[in-house]
Amino acid sequence: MSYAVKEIFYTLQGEGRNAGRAAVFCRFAGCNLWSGREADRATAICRFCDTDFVGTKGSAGGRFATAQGLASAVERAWRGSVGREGLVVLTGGEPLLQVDEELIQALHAAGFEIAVETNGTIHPPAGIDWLCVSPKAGAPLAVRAGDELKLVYPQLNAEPECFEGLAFDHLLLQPMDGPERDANTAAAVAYCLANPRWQLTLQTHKLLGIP
Ligand SMILES: C[S@@+](CC[C@H](N)C(=O)[O-])C[C@H]1O[C@@H](n2cnc3c(N)ncnc32)[C@H](O)[C@@H]1O
Ligand SMILES: Nc1nc2[nH]cc(C(=O)O)c2c(=O)[nH]1
Ligand code: SF4
Ligand SMILES: [Mg+2]
Repeated sequence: MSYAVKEIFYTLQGEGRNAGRAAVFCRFAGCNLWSGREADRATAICRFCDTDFVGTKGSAGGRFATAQGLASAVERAWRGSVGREGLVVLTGGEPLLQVDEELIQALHAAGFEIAVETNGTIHPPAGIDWLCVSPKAGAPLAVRAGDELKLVYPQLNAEPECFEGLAFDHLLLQPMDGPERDANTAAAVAYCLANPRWQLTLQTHKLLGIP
């Protein structure tokens, strides 16, 4: 398997239960719910995406012919000594279009704990250490268990109650960024206050002005 990667960068995980942890982000190119072209946004299944995942020309991006080659690029981006503390976040685009067991094994062999950010439409390979599923209205949810379910809020036809019966350890609401971000944040705060099973998560990297 070869891998098309938009960019690889070192920053703090901004979202979810791991917010604040240093991590290498590996952003895979391509998604099954949007082409990534602005001209297609209005007709895409997922229309609120905040990310450029098109192509392989971002920082440290490229086409990697082998899992070992990609794992080495992730290792080069990690600033600490690789050991138990190394964290890599596989994201995109939709990472599960490309992530396979061979890559999981290569990243583990390099000493990384592996987190994945997925839209939940594709079953993950074995061995992922932290699975974050972020369901999208209009996209059938195939992954119904994991570590955290991070729902972008609000989404018509993807209300939080739809997901409460699933097997996730943590239920999180993330205000939808865009022109209505402040109103969406207020609505998410109100929802969590009224429904304490749900916890607020903010995109703290945006507040901090870091990648
Ligand atoms: C760019 S996505 C890539 C991973 C995967 N395709 C997914 O959707 O989970 C990374 C995270 O950003 C979230 N996200 C995307 N656009 C957002 C927005 N406008 N506001 C808040 N969160 C957003 C996604 O729901 C997901 O949790
Ligand atoms: N700092 C930071 N944290 C993140 N958590 C999830 C992200 C993503 O785009 O998947 C992301 C991102 O793009 N940057
Ligand atoms: S599924 Fe994820 S990467 Fe794809 S368009 Fe939606 S938010 Fe963006
Ligand atoms: Mg992001």
